[in-house]
Amino acid sequence: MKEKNHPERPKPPTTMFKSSWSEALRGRCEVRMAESRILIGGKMFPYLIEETKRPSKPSSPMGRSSDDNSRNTSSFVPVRLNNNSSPRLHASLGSPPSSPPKSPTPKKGTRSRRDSVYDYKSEAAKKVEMIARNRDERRQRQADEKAIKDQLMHLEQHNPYWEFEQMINEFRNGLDFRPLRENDPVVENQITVCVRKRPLNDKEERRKEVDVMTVNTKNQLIVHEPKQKVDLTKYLENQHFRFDYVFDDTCTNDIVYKFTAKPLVKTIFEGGMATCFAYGQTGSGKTHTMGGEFRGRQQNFKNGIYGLVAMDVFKYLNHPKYSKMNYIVSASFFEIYGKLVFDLLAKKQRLRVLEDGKQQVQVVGLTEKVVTKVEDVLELIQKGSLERTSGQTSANSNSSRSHAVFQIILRKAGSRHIEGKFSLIDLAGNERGADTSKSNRQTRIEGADINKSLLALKECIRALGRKGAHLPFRGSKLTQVLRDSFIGEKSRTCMIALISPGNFSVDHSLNTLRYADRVKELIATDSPDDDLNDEVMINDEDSIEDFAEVDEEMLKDEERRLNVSSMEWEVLESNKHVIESCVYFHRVACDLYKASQKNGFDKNQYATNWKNLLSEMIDIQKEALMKVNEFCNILDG
Ligand SMILES: Nc1ncnc2c1ncn2[C@@H]1O[C@H](COP(=O)(O)OP(=O)(O)OP(=O)(O)O)[C@@H](O)[C@H]1O
Repeated sequence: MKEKNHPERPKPPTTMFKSSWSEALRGRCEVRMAESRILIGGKMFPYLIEETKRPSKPSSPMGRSSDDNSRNTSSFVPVRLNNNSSPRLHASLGSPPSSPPKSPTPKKGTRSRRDSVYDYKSEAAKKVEMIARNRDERRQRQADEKAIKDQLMHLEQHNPYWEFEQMINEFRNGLDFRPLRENDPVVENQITVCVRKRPLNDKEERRKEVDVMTVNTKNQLIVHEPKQKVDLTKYLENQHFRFDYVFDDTCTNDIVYKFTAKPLVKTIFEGGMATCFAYGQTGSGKTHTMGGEFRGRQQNFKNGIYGLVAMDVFKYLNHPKYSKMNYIVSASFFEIYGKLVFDLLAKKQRLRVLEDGKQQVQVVGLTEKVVTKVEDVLELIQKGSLERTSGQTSANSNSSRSHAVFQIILRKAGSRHIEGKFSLIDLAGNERGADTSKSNRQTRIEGADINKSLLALKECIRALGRKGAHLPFRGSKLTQVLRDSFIGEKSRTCMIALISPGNFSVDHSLNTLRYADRVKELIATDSPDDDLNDEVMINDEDSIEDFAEVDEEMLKDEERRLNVSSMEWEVLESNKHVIESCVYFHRVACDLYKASQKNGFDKNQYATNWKNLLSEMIDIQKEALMKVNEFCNILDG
């Protein structure tokens, strides 16, 4: 029987089909084939009908006895004919039966073989249909599962973090989003702590990083920390933070400014000091926020907080209430790198910081340029910014290891007394502060200096919030030069914590948020003390000669205090970490134990996981013990 002689058989759909067919043609078996179509679920399915002489007493492939087929001498075993031809077909094609079956010749007047197939359908064919249907469904299911698996593998190749992304999307679907709107009211705080999340950048997009920060309301942020259990199950640890404002990745510099530094401008016209810090990891958007948006390598200084403050200062100056006050505005721009201070408006000339007996601090020789219009300020910002970044490569950025301080100072004409001062600080990358245990000596020293200055800064803001608390300004050059910003009832501070949204940065972002949270937490819980300390007022008649390098003993004392407070913080953090990990360890240990109670559990995997879990527990506890020992030593003096 040749393929072309068979009028009803459709064209073979695939090569596989062809090869099965050609094998049959080669006469490797004597199986007589006929093709029929069986209607299943309203569809026509091509079947090969294998016509064989039944042996005396075998059971049929459907488990029926040959007696059931007694109406016919031959039985028709439908075999699905498609590119996935069943093993049965291959088996029957491959192994010829011992006695070749005879072809039934339809007699005149008798029903055709085709008719007999449909007749037969009454019982056997129904079962066959059912089996075929089940098999089709099973195959469809398998094909669907494979398609999903292929799709997931494809996804995994293109996005290794797709599972986390999916979990985060699901989480977000259940949230009610009410982000900050431009017209929301601005709350006037003495200390404002807010967070800004920038969009994923090109590099993060290329690495297929997942955005793990959700800003759901104007003051709330959720960090989805990707985690993996010992048994490799992925899960998210969702941590909630609350601040005065949280700016999502769609917020512009103008909006950030409106809620952060703008309300502080009037402070300097009312005899107070205003300070605005940008705090965060390298690349999180500190310079973008403070200096202005980047267009390629060009920075638009007009829309950074420095420039926006300058514009508002001049608006205030022109206001009838202040225009008659004869204010002179000047600006300075300097950089603090470790214990060194450099003038960014005088070719990075090194400057000395001196303190007099009344704790007044002076940066000797700092350039202070008088400005009469916004353009003058923008020019100075540009000059200082270029000076700061010149000679740097992006891979080895000094700017991320130094603090930049831009100040706008208000004096009355003819007087040296400072009426008000707005300090805007682009802080060093906070991850540099954590860099104290690795790298070379220089990096370690830099890291320790940054760490110390950030801790001192936190303590000083805390002191400002507590009124009358000891001000540990000598703890770092940064807090030393900003001393007058942390004193006085009228002083106001704003901290903008910047975070990168990607999963690679989650540890650094959490550090940033915890630091900011701590500043806010202290403000929220510490009740203000009404007994204000008698602050030392800046005496503009003091001359430079009265200033001297700070006494070594005083510095040591300050350093010790700072060490205690920094160590206390670390110990408390490690305590928190041990609590959190105990919860986690308990859960995983229970899971492991439960799994071990099941039959046939994998002993090797169990042993490895249990060992890893115990080592992890021990490491965390050892570290906590080390910290608390160190703390005890410091406390013992
Ligand atoms: N909100 C934002 N929207 C769009 N792009 C941003 C945003 N914030 C930062 N960027 C971009 O991210 C990159 C890094 O930002 P930026 O230089 O401000 O970081 P940084 O925290 O100042 O880093 P460093 O500490 O190294 O100076 C820049 O290319 C900047 O344009």
